[in-house]
Amino acid sequence: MEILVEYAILVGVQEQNAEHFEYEMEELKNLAEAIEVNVVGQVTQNLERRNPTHYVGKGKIMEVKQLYEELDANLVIFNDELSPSQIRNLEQELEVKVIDRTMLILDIFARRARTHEARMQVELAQLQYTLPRLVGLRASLSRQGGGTGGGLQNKGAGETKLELDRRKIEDQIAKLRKDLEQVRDRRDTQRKQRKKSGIPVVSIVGYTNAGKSTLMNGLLRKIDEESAKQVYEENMLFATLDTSVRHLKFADNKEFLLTDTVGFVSKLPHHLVKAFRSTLEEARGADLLLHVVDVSNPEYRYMMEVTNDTLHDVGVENIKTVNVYNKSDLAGVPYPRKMDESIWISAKEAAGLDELVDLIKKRIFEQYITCKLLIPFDRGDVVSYLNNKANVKKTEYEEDGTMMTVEMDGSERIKFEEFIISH
Ligand SMILES: Nc1nc2c(ncn2[C@@H]2O[C@H](COP(=O)(O)OP(=O)(O)OP(=O)(O)O)[C@@H](O)[C@H]2O)c(=O)[nH]1
Repeated sequence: MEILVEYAILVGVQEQNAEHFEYEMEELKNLAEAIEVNVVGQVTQNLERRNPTHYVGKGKIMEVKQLYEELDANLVIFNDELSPSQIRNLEQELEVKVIDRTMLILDIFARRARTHEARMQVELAQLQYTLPRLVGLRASLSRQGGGTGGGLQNKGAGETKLELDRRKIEDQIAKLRKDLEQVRDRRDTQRKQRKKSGIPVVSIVGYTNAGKSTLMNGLLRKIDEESAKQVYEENMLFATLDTSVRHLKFADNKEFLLTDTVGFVSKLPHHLVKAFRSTLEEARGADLLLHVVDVSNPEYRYMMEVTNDTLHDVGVENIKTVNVYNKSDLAGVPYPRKMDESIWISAKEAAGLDELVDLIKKRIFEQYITCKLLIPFDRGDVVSYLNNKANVKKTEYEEDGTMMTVEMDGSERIKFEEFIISH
């Protein structure tokens, strides 16, 4: 479903009580530009509710038609998901290629997907979206002179072709579902293994373009300048479509796993939330969420709301969260600055990363305790275990054994009970 058109008009309906309409239209423009479509005009309408047959009112359609003729546009993008009949009707009235917000987002996702899993997820979402809209879209695609439609020479041949296309799509959907189910099982197993390792998991979540990849890279660079692998980071929407898991181990032997997830966007089509479920579910197993926010964006509170709602939809709930207010350098707010559950940083300038790591450690190692142990000399195994696994603050050699002051996970205490002399 590659969109090859270049000059577009945006059309949006502001329903009563819609609060973030202007921002949504701005975002739609950014989404279009993300696939190199030039937005040359915009038509909006206030309506009690969107028109069920034509999305906008009849009169507005003429306005749209006039405008794209005047501006020589060749694509009309609608701010909401259109029903199959709306697409068909608009196609007929406008005689120009019509797409909606969902198709646009799907197209961006398709371009950005890099792993096999992400590609399968996008393809599934695209096919599920296409199936009920096959008639309208075929007209649209053949108008483009390409795509799956071909020319509909006569009704009979057209219908047979349509039926064939439908069957092919249904088969492919079934196959993708099965393959993705397997991937999901594999992920489940991996998540369980991680849980077993006892290493806490920290998941980065947040709106698209908030700076998640930049933050992940910044943290990795801090840990190990040499081996930090670059996560894809770019000023384009949805650069991140796949989760990646990194292991961070600090000088004090504290360690955690850091995972990155896909970015969220307002009106994320439900096919996509569903399709990316397994990626988003990664956050479900987390011990701590870092909710990255572009605090320089005037709509950042709304973006936080959208992210939280989407997480709620996939069952990510009741997980301790740190709000990471990123891009503070552009927001004119003091930074770095931290509170118990919030921190203001600039991932780009690597400002506030030490403070963030401290905050993460404080939140995920809350149950850590410090105690003093006396370990007999014939238990070198215990000394080496603690040196590897715990934060050893002091080691002294006494007559009857090694005295260690150690910070460790409270749940480990039971293992060393016999050696503990104070805590
Ligand atoms: N000024 C400034 N720019 C930043 C900061 N952090 C990230 N950026 C820029 O913001 C853009 C998006 O950053 P990414 O790290 O790709 O954002 P993301 O959240 O991973 O994006 P998606 O993959 O779309 O979900 C890039 O151009 C970054 O250089 C920051 O603290 N300050």
